Amino acid sequence: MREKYLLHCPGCGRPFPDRYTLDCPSGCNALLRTIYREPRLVLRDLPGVFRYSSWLPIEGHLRIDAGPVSYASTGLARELGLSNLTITFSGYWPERGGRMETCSFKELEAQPTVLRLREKGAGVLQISSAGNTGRAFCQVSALTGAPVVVVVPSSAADRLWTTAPSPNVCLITVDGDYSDSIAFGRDVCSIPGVVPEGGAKNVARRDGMGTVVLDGTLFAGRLPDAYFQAVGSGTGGIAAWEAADRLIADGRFGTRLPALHLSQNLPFVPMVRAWEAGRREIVPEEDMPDAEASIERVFAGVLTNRHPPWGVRGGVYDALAASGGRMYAVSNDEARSAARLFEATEEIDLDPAAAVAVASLLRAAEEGFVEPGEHILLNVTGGGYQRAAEDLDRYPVEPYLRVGAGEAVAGDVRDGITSWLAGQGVAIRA
Ligand SMILES: Cc1ncc(COP(=O)(O)O)c(C=O)c1O
Repeated sequence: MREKYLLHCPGCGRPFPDRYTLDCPSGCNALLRTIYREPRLVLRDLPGVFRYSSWLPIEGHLRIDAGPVSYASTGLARELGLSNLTITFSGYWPERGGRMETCSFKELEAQPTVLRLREKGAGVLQISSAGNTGRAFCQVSALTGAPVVVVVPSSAADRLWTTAPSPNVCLITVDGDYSDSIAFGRDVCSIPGVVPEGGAKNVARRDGMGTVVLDGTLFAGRLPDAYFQAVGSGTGGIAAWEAADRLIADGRFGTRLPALHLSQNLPFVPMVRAWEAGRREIVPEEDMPDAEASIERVFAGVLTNRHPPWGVRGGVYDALAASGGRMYAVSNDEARSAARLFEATEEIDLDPAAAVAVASLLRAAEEGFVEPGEHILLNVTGGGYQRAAEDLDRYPVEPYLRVGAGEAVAGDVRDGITSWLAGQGVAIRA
């Protein structure tokens, strides 16, 4: 093939060129995948995540030095009796080269997504988020000048900050929960020029997250036997599976998919329940009863997605089934004590979601779901907030519009967004 990559639909099997395409043109209910021309992973001499750009759906790169960092654990590994534990850390930890200043792996998604959109000339990105994702996109906007429209529940507005001014962010706060922000964001995309970011459907997002497995595998010199991550949408789990598939096809790193060990935070654990019931569908009454009350009670709020890409072809269920995976329901107490243990043994603070993943590893080691000598990749999806607060400037992102409960994208609200868009003739600085 002449192109660097094509998109491929696992439903109908058709390949086609990318036009910032999120769905199969034939209407299949399947996640599109990228097929890269280079079957062997070729590293580029570029900063951060762009080291892996031969397997990212972009042509150029951004000048941002924020990528995953892998190292061999000694402290936590000794504590758990594991002899081959690789930690791949996404967050702020300058001593180890961790330069994700908003402290989560959502920056791995945001960078290639922003660039892919610019290269395809598709418009202004819209993102709905309850926290880390929105902050990561605001940061990439701050560093590149890319315009973005970010919609968050008003209660999450204080989680939106950057480490440089972000004049090209249109932050809209919505009275209501995450689902209300998603619904409002969808309506914002009816305005010409505004493009939905796409979530799990976005191949740039998934391949960006997949760089964790590329980095951990290159560090260890082989594919891991087991991969641990906490999930809300599960997009990171899908991305890990896809990246491992590519590494198997590369031929140098092993022939077996790592078993995915994915965790959620009690009491909101819809994917764990559906998995244990052997169901491809999430049944709200059974898998997330009292969703609102449960969501209020979890320690790691970013893991509370009510509509994960679970049953879709190529989604989380398929990833778990293909890899012989396992799911864990982790309590708040387990996560808190795992966070303390990690901080004591590895000397960096964790995002609550990463603490859930560490707790699942503790349980797997105790209950024998992994062998002491297995090669394990622990995806520490966020951390270093304390270090970042000490070292870096912090700029709160101020709301451009505050929307009341039930308000529609009409009248003054629509005019407000349209006039913000009119002011954005901004070219992204590469
Ligand atoms: C720090 C952190 N870890 C894990 C997750 C779960 O990621 P996903 O389910 O999208 O793979 C999130 C989602 O926002 C997050 O912010």
